Amino acid sequence: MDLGEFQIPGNSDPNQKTSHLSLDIGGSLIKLVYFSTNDGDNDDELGSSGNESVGVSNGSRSYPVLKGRLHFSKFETRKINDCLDFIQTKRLHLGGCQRLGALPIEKTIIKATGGGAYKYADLFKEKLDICLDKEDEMDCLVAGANFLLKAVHQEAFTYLDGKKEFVQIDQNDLYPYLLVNIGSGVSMIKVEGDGKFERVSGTNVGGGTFWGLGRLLTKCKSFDELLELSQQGNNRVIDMLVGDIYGGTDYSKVGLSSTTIASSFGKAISDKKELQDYQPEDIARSLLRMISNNIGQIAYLNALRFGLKRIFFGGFFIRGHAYTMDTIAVGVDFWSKGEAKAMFLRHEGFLGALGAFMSYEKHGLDDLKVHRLMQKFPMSSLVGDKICSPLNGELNENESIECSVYAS
Ligand SMILES: Nc1ncnc2c1ncn2[C@@H]1O[C@H](COP(=O)(O)OP(=O)(O)O)[C@@H](O)[C@H]1O
Ligand SMILES: CC(C)(COP(=O)(O)O)[C@@H](O)C(=O)NCCC(=O)O
Repeated sequence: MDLGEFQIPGNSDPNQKTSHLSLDIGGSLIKLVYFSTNDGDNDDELGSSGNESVGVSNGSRSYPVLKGRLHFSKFETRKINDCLDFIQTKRLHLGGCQRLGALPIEKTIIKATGGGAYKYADLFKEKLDICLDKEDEMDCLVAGANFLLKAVHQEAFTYLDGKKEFVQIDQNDLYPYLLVNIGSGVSMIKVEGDGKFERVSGTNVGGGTFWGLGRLLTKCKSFDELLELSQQGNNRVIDMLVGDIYGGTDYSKVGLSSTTIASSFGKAISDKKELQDYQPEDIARSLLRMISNNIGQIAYLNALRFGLKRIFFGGFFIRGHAYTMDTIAVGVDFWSKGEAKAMFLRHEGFLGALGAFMSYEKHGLDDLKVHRLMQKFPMSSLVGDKICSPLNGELNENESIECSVYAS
């Protein structure tokens, strides 16, 4: 492959190269998607050795094709310097050009979305000499979701009663659907086609609320610790149930069983207890249940509002966590009387970053067009179909998507 393959067609600046990296810089996490043409050699992520480069004709133009993999990484936004170091060490922003003995790149432009694309633009410029090319967050979320749903095998799944089932998506019958992205906050988007969508709702009670309140209430040092802790808890110690109010009986006239949560954290008002009298795991459990349930309910109401039957949940709050998914799915199923379906995405947290990656093409550059995808799962993720431990369901750190991109 020669260097010309990375050049942006029609670009007036001959020193400007297209990167194979995109970013989604959110309120809590920075997500990276990057393409490499080799098989996991970290020192040389964007090199080209040993890979086929085949010409493919697309209409009037002929594009060389690069075979490789899409990789996914995330960093906490509060530790943005770790992310900058990662990009620098792997030379992700250089498009492999240094390795190929190219002239130094004078201007590197990286597609970036999320609020941090604005907030940290100067930092990226100062530390890595990168210009962030800002892409709209909602555009990217939708583009990422559509791309995954159409191109990636076994991307969407349902989760009910501890059972995970992959959903076969019919590309011709994908729309309309509701996309619920649970990041720091929550956006709900009615999607009717490629680039055809409306953000119809949202809520400020989201992943940031769980992690923020949870940190204050339990003293957990990390999100993962909080999630693990919630596994061992019992929400009934702190939640007020219908039975607690109705003397142990159901309120069957309106369909409420005695075990339904009447009021999350409600027991804390009647117990003569202080925060330290509660077990942190019970607090974590109750908090996770409260937030997941609330989001599930708002999502259902919006699906009802627009007559949507399918709800896809994304965002890193979910983390493939069994209890979170179960709570959301049961809520949607219960409220819709089985009419609406909650579905989850394996690449849940990377919708925005993937959308930004796809947008290299959107700008008429045609340099990074994913035209074929075949996902490889590590063997461990194929063992059974149940998600038993908290983080088992999430994307494996080393998991990547095999794909080819057009280079031009
Ligand atoms: N390692 C982690 N550190 C912090 N938050 C995490 C982590 N993993 C999952 N989360 C959850 O995911 C949320 C962020 O989700 P994300 O989709 O990345 O949104 P954002 O774009 O707002 O950062 C956090 O608020 C938190 O609830
Ligand atoms: C402002 C945001 C789009 C930012 O996205 P995020 O970093 O949370 O993924 C999101 O936090 C949000 O939709 N918040 C809810 C705002 C509301 O509708 O009340």
